[in-house]
Amino acid sequence: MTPSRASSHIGLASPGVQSPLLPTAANGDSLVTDNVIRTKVLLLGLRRVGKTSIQEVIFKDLPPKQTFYLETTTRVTQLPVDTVIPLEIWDCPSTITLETLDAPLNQFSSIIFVIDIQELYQPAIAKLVDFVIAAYQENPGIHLEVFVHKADTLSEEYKTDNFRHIQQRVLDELYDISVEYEQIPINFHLTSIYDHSLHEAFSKVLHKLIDSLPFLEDLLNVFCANSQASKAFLFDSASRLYVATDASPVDQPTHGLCSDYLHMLNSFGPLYRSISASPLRQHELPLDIPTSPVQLEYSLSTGTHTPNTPFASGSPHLPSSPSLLPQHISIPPSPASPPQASQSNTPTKPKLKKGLFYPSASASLSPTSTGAGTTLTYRLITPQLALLALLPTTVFDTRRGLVEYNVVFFREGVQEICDVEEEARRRT
Ligand SMILES: Nc1nc2c(ncn2[C@@H]2O[C@H](COP(=O)(O)OP(=O)(O)OP(=O)(O)O)[C@@H](O)[C@H]2O)c(=O)[nH]1
Repeated sequence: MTPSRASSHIGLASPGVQSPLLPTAANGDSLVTDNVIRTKVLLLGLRRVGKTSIQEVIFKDLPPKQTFYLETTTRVTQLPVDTVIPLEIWDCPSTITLETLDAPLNQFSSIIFVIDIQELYQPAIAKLVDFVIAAYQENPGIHLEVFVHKADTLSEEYKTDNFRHIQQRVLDELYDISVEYEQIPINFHLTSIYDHSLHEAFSKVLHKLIDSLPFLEDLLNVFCANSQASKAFLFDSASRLYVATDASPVDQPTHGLCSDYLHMLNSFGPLYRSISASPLRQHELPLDIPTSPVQLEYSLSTGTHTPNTPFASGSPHLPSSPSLLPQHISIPPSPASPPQASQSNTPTKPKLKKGLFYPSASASLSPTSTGAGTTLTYRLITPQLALLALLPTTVFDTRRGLVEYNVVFFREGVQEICDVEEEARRRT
């Protein structure tokens, strides 16, 4: 993998030439706020179907059980989200209609219509069909997504039945209005805030909005081929949406495992601090993140721990599997304060800090005495993005240098793509 690979694929924008990544009015991406052009996503649905919960669970890390206390949305709220592309999620009250929505539908790149899986009645379907037709007429390129939500409330059998039933009802309604409308591409997803289905579905929505997706996928494919990784995901660290993955199929358990691991690292992040160096905060992350771990000692709020010290399991929102706890975590040295040997012996006052990060971590899955297991590795790629990859443990143990080397080139490629995205979306 070479760093020039990404730039040759993505065609770096030259002055005066509109970048191919710049969203155009035709595909609906055109909101300019805080000096960046944001891609807009509209969240619609009837009362209490879970629109706000979806947004809060994904983007504000609200524990699913606390969505119970969310208040009814009474006016349109716009949530800016900074991931590989800048997004703006519009959460609408259930009473919104085509007339009361104070924005033309062609401004949106995607519409997510949330429907309760138990809601087989006419009002939900009728509202969905109205918006689908209006959106399609205004912008045929718009991405129409239906989240058949609260899937956890039904048994497997009823879940599949209702999912199919809702899909069929929508298509029949569209056909009844006009044969032409039956061809409108609509994507249906089964979702619930209580499992990984919501993150997986939203990731798929996000993929359609990222123009540079093929280049990110190329980089992941090359990384997997050169590092013998069986699967690799590029995750948005905060939301845990995967921004891209390699060409091998995504199986739900692997996605769930990576997502849980990231969640665990995010949850424990603020507890760790390096004894030997002052860790940087996320926004201070240098682009040339050190690739080799330099110091592996930590202190937790309760005292000094070694990386292998077991943590209490069963904390809320942490993966229940103890095997997911990190067996190796590294924290980069601060360029300003190089490691000092004496510091590691001095017990420092424990502090909880938000925004600390791990540049790398790994966990061995089903370890065997012969070392023939799989290792789940995490590498911070940019302040927002993280690479999670499954590698054979033998490769991870014996050819670590090669893996680190490939990560460096992967990081450079991703950084170039992000720079082009940022440049294209910056308001001039
Ligand atoms: N079982 C289950 N309940 C959910 C799920 N998602 C949301 N809920 C619950 O649904 C209720 C309504 O959620 P909200 O997010 O407020 O729904 P909303 O569509 O924003 O509601 P309005 O603002 O009134 O339009 C809450 O009690 C949530 O806990 C889910 O996936 N499964």
